[in-house]
Amino acid sequence: MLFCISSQVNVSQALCSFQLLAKEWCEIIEDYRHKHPEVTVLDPPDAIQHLRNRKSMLQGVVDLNLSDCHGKVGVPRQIVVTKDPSSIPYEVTKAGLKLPLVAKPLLVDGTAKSHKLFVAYDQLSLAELEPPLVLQEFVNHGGIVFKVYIVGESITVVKRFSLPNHGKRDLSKVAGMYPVPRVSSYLSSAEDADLDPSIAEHPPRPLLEKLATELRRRLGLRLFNIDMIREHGTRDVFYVIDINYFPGYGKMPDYERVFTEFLLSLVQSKYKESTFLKSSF
Ligand SMILES: Nc1ncnc2c1ncn2[C@@H]1O[C@H](COP(=O)(O)OP(=O)(O)OP(=O)(O)O)[C@@H](O)[C@H]1O
Ligand SMILES: [Mg+2]
Repeated sequence: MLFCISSQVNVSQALCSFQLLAKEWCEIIEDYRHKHPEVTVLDPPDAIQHLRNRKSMLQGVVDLNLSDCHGKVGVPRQIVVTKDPSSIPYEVTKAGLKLPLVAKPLLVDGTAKSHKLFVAYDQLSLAELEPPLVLQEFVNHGGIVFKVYIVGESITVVKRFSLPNHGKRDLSKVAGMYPVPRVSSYLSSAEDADLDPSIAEHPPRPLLEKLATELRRRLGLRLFNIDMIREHGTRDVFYVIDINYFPGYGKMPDYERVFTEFLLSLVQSKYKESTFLKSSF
């Protein structure tokens, strides 16, 4: 029997109650796992929790050294702000972050609010934001995001439309803060669109394989996705902007086959493990 952990937890935005509920949720799953050793928990709850905070989710990528892998992968420069919105302009200047900035709620708790992002174009408007937040430098990427789906050992990449580039001239004219539309989720795949090949080309396979292997190990998870963008004007400089647990696999091509093979491989390794144990006694 297989038991798959749901990624839906209904918690409030407040940091401490979020952590308390998360702890309770982990304990319930761990308790269940102990009482039912026949059940396979696909991914441990505490590892999933790691992806519910936009700072800790990217830490594994920050620590990676992916040179010599047909490209570079990093994380946009960012700071975390947990209190006092009036201090944000000062914190941004102190950290040397360049405008525009993408403001993202620090906690990703499954609510629509936690996916409400803003692009801020000037220092003053930053004080209107509601912490806890991550403020991330906007990286021009030609309007395409690569959704990299991981299911165990399998890697599937899908291109989706994203936010357009900002020109230097636009920046001098724009001020204020603008909500980010969820373009990547409501628009269809950009796979068949007629795009400039330098923007549309998928990240190199060896780079994705190395990234997926490292993140599987560092995060301790098997079912997740990585949102990656290519810095505009480069061929091989990539940024990871988001990692989600158990994303909408329904949008992944061929998901039925990929999942079936993944589940079968789990059953086979469990079977091998049990026959090995029996034969050793
Ligand atoms: N640093 C960045 N530079 C440029 N664009 C960004 C950056 N961060 C986010 N975006 C844009 O905002 C979109 C949503 O960002 P992100 O994936 O971090 O948030 P999310 O709440 O998980 O949204 P979604 O559920 O749509 O993936 C991205 O697909 C991309 O278009
Ligand atoms: Mg995302």
